[in-house]
Order: sequence, then structure tokens, then C-alpha cells
Amino acid sequence: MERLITMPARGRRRRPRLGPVLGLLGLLGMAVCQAATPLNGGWREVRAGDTAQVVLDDSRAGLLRNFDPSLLQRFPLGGGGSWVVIMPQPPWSNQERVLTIYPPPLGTVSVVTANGIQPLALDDFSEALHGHGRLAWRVPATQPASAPILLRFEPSPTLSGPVRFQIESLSGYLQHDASWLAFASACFAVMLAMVLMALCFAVMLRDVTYAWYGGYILCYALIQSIQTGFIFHPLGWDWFTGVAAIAGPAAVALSVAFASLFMTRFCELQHYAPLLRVPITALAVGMIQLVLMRCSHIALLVEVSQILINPLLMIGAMLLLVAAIVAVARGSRQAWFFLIGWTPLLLLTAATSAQVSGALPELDWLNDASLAGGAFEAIALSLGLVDRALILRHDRDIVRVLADHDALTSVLNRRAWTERASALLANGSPHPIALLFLDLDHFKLLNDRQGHNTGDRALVAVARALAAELRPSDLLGRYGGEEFVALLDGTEPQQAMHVATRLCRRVHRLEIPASDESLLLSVSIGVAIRRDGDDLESLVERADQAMYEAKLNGRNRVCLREGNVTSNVPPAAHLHVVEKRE
Ligand SMILES: Nc1nc2c(ncn2[C@@H]2O[C@H](COP(=O)(O)OP(=O)(O)OP(=O)(O)O)[C@@H](O)[C@H]2O)c(=O)[nH]1
Repeated sequence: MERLITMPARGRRRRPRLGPVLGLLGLLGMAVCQAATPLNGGWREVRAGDTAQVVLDDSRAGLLRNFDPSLLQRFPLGGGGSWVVIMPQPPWSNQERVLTIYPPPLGTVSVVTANGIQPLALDDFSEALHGHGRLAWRVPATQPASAPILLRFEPSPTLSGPVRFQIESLSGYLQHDASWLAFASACFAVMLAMVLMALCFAVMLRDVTYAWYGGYILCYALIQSIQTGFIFHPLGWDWFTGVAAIAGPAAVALSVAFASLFMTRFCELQHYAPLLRVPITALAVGMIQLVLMRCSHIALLVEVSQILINPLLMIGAMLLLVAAIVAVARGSRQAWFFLIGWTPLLLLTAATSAQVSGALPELDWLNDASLAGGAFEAIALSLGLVDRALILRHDRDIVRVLADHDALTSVLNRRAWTERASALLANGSPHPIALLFLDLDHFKLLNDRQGHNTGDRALVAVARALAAELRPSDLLGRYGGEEFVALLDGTEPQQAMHVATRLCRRVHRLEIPASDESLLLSVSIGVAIRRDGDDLESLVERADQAMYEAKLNGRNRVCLREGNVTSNVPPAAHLHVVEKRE
């Protein structure tokens, strides 16, 4: 964005205005190039016995310090404050004009005219025209366009920031004002939306990380709303007038405290930078204490808090930056999000601090950029929180899989199988359900002869074979050492015997490589069909008894237990009989 600004002695020139560039600044695209009156300026500190006439005479006599009103300039507010004379330069226009002071100073600026003194302040709620994000004074139509404007920056205990001046046509001013309002409203809307979302998450997920984040962004939004005057115009919170002097510094201190607490948890400093966790927590506690001291109304404590707050702020901001860099270097994914959100704000804070000492007078967009930076950081950290939630969900899914599955064979473990099988039986539908209880034959012998590793490989191979042979809907689990169970929903006894026979054959066909030979395995399977009044325990018990019958009758076979009678299937004589071990 470029704006036509006329420089005093050098005539008009176009000065590039980057504008508040990040993210939401597209809204400012509405601002169009506007012609502003070229200005010259002079200033000096207020002296005892000064009158408006004396200052204007000094100005005409060249006794004031000259400055360029289109660049940022700081005026001392100690003692009696400062006089500033703004001198419009030709070409003069008789249009309706507005003088603006940007960024708005936190104290009062009085406009001294022949008709009296008009104070301009962010928290002024009089009928006069109010600028948004700037102080504005409508130049009376009776005042000649070439007449100098005399301003007095009233004394104030707050640190004065640098300001620039502009005189533009009423229509141009209104256009800029509307653009700024749209831009600022969007930034605040983003920040407050993120705060609301975070607070909801904090309550619903009972995760205090979201609360610290919400507190931090809320404090930052409050700081910006006080500094830009948004809280007074357009919000119109006149009750805040008396509170702002305390609420502002308190919000600054609390924002650092919340940011510290948030980043400690968000970047998992306990894990990635445990040594830095202690000073950062101490910083958070110290900042909260400063707020309490500031609010105590005890002169000494208030003074000490005022002395300490700025150094602590700078130390704290750097500490958080260092901690985030360390966490990034040690592999914290979240610390990246913190760095991306925090660094621009830190740079902006450093640059605006430098402006207080006279540096970077051309960068008049830094204040708006700080507002946009807040919205940008809120979005960056929200994305980080979403990313963190995804990682936690992924970890939880892994833990659930690990908790439900047998570590060796990867089929359901006994607890998870029992839970799911009980749920299946409890749903009460009348269709038949078959339970297969499988026990590998002579497994102890295999272990003893070939070693446990071979035994383990055999168990894995058997589990895979069983899973491949069963339907995905069948519930397969490892019940004990070399025991497996399978619950077959909607399976008649005849079908269950067919499936069990297939499983028997499949296991017997498996070849397990051992040290000196290929092992052949076999399995004995007991089958039980769900009856009225059965629960999982009784069903398992019958299937287990049937499996023992199969063992007793020579192993490597299937037995069906119905009532108290077991259908023992003799080898080679029946369809259900599996081939015998060679
Ligand atoms: N390799 C290995 N062996 C296991 C595991 N869990 C249990 N076992 C072994 O499985 C064997 C089971 O032996 P038994 O209960 O006597 O049964 P068996 O030798 O198969 O004899 P029958 O069941 O009567 O045919 C024991 O030696 C256990 O140590 C395991 O995870 N890995």
C-alpha cells in the first residue's frame, strides 16, 4: 500500500507505506491513496509562564526545535509537558480538514485555539469527533488553512511513545478511519474467537494448557484495545476510564505470566528443556506478584512494580524465545508453533521500544502490525494446539491398540477379547453363536526341544493362520499361553465344526522353521454353541471341556460339546476329523 505523504521543505513525494502487513492486512487494502497537507513542525518543553502567544512567537522566530510531522517523533511528558506547533505548508486547501495524531498517545493532548483549549484523549467521551486508533481534531472552518496549530502534550507519568501528525480532508480521514476500524475489528474478532474456543476446550477437556493460552491472548487483546483506544471508541466502555491506568500494566504482566505457563506445558519444557522450566515458572509467579503490587495502592510497592516491570518483561520475552529455540532443537514439534507466533511479536515489541528512543521513525505501521501480530499469533498457537490434540489422539489410539492386543501375536488379548465377547453375547439377539477353544498340542515339548524363540515363532504363525482363516467379524483372541479362542457370531453347530476343522488343517499344514528340521504343529479344538441362559463364562467352560475331550481322544481334532454330551469325532472316520500328525 502506498500513501501520498507530502514532505515539508522538499515538496511532495510518495513514501512507501508497508502498512500492517501480516495476515489480516488485506482489509487495509481499502485504504486509498489520499492527499495530505504538507506540514512543518516545531516543539519545545513547556516553561513556567508560557502562553500560547509566547510559543507561537517563538515558533515564528525559529526558536522551536524543528521536526518532520510525517515521521514519528517523541515529546517529553515530564515537567510541564511539551508544546508542539504544526505549520501547514502550501498548497493550502479550504476543504474541511482533520488533524490526526497517530499512534494515539495514552495521555492528553490539548489543542490551543483562539476560542479556548480542547483536550483530545482516547478516553474522552465528549460530543467532539473521535478518531479510531488515533486522536483526531476537526479543524474549524473559520481557521485559515495556513494558520499554525498549537498543541500541548500534557504532562503524564506514563512513558510517552512517538507520534506522527497528518492533516487530511474530512472525506479522506473518514475513509482511513473506516479502514482502520474494519482492520482492528477483524484482529480483535480473531483473538476473541480463539480465546472463547480455548476456554471451552479448557473446561471440556479439563486441560489447563488451553486456559493459559486463552488468558494470554485475552490479556494481549486487552493491551491492544487500551493502546489503540478501541475499548473507548468504538466500544464506548466509559467505565473503563478510571481502570485503564492499572488494567493496562496488569494486563501486560499477566500476559507474560500466562504466556510462560502456557509455553511450559505446550512446548513440554519438562521433557525438552527441564532446566529452563524453573526460571520460566518463577517468571510467571513474579509477574503475578507485580500485578498484585501494582494493585495494592501502597506507594512503595506500586513504585517498585513500575521499576521492575519493563526489565522483567524484556528478560521474560527473551527467556521464552530461548526456551522455544532449545525445545525446537531437541525435537519439540509444538515449540515450532510457539516460535512462529512469538517471534514476530517479540521483534515488533523490540522495534516499538527502539522507536521510543528515536530509532526507526519511518516505521509508523508498527503499532497496527502489533495488532495484526496478536491475531496472527492467536491463529498460529491455535493451529499448534490442534496439532497437539492430533498427536495426543494418535498416541491414545496407539496406547489403546497396545492395551487391547497381545504383544506377541497381535490378536486380541484375553481382557479385550472377554470384553468384546461379553458385549456380543449381551446384545441378546437370538441368532446362534459358536465358541471355539483352541489349544496347541504338545507345545511344552516343542519349547523344551526347540527353545522358546521357536515356540514364539510358532505362536505367531498360528495366530496369523487363524486370523487368515476366520472372517473379519469373528472375534479371535489369545486366551492363555498356547490357547486361542474364537467367537463366531451367527454360526450354526455344523458350520462351526466345518470352520474348526479348517482351522485344524490349516495349523497342521504350517511349517515352522526350527534348528534342524521343519516342525509340524497340531491343535485340539473344543466347540460350544450358545444356549439360552449362557453367559461367556459358561460358554467358555463348555468349549474348554470339549477341547479336553479332543486332547483325551488323541489331539489334533475337533470336539463339539452339546449339553453334557461331547461329540467326539474319531480320527479318519468323520468329516470333522483332521489328518493325524504323521
Ligand atoms: N514359547 C512360548 N511358550 C509359551 C508361551 N506361553 C506359554 N508357553 C508354553 O506353553 C506350554 C504349555 O504347556 P502345557 O500347558 O503343558 O501343554 P502342552 O505341552 O501343549 O500339552 P497339551 O496341551 O496337553 O498338548 C508351556 O511350556 C508354556 O511355557 C509363550 O508365549 N511362548
